[in-house]
Amino acid sequence: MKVIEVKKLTKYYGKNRGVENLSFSVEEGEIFGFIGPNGAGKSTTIRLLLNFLYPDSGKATIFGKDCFKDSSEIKKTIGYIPGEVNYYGNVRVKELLEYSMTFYKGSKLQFKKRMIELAERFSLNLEQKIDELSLGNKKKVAIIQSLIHKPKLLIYDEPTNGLDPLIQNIFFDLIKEENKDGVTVFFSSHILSEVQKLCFKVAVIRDGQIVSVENIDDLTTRQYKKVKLSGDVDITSLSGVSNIKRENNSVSFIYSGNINHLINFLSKKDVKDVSINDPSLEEIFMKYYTKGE
Ligand SMILES: Nc1ncnc2c1ncn2[C@@H]1O[C@H](COP(=O)(O)OP(=O)(O)OP(=O)(O)O)[C@@H](O)[C@H]1O
Repeated sequence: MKVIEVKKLTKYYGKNRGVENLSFSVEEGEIFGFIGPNGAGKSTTIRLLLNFLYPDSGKATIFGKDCFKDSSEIKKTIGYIPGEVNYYGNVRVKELLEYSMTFYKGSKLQFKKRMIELAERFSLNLEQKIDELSLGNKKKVAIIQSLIHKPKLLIYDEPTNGLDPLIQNIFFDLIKEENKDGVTVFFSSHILSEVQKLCFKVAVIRDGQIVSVENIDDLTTRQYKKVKLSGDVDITSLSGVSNIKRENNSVSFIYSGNINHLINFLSKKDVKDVSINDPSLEEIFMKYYTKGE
C-alpha cells in the first residue's frame, strides 16, 4: 500500500521554482530517505504534503487521502518535525506537550505515560521552561511531540540538526522500533551517512525533480564498488567508472557494473595492489551535488 503518493506536483514561489512535476511514492513500512542539495525542493515538498503550501498543479495523497482537501484528517495520523523548531517560550516543556495532546483522540493517560517514557529516554527535564532550552533540547521536545500520539507516518525534515551523537543514536533506535511496529518514515536529510544507516530506500531531489530512487542495500553492496589501485594502471578503457581520484602512484574510483569484468580487466594490467570495498552513500551520490554533472 502506498502511504505517500505524489504525482506531477508543481509549486512556484512567484518566479522561483520550488518543485516541478515532482512524482514519487512511499510504501507502507518503509524508512524513505529524501536527500538533495540546498534549494533542491525538500522542504517545499514537505510543506506541500502538510498543506502549509498550496500547489500550482499536481496531486499528493497520504493514506489515500488528498493532502489539500483532507489535511486536518491526515494530520491526526502523522507525526512531524519541521526543519526549524520554534516554540512559544514562556511555558514549561510539560505544559507544551500536554497542550499538543489535546489535538489528538486517544487516552490522555497513555499519552502522558509516553511523554514521561520518552522524556526519560532523552534525558529531557519536563519542568524546564522552553525559553531556557538549548537548540538540541528543543529538538528533543519536537521529537517527543511527533511521537506522543503513536502516529502511523512520521515526516521528518532534517530532524538530527542540533542533536549530539549520543542523542542521535537514541533517536535512531527509537525510529527503528517505531518502524518495526509498522510506522512508515519519510526522512529528509543532508547527512548521507545517517540516511545509509537508517533508510531502506533513498530518493534524490535536484532542481525540484526526483533524479534517482534506489534501494540502499542494492546501491552500497551490489551496484557499486569503491576500487583503489596501486601501480601504473591506465583505466581509461574501463567503462562504468566515476569519481576518479589520483594520488602519487595510486588511483581510486567508483565502479558500477559486472564485477567479473573489472577483475578480468585488472588481470591484464600491472597492478601492484588493489582494494575493493563498499562505497559510502556520499561517494555514490556526490555527482548529484556537483553542479554541471
Ligand atoms: N518562501 C520562499 N520564497 C521564494 N522562494 C522560495 C521560498 N521558499 C523556498 N524557495 C525557493 O524554492 C527552492 C526550493 O527550496 P526548498 O527550501 O524547498 O529547498 P531544500 O531542498 O529544502 O533546501 P535546503 O536543503 O537548503 O533546506 C529554492 O530555490 C528556494 O530559493
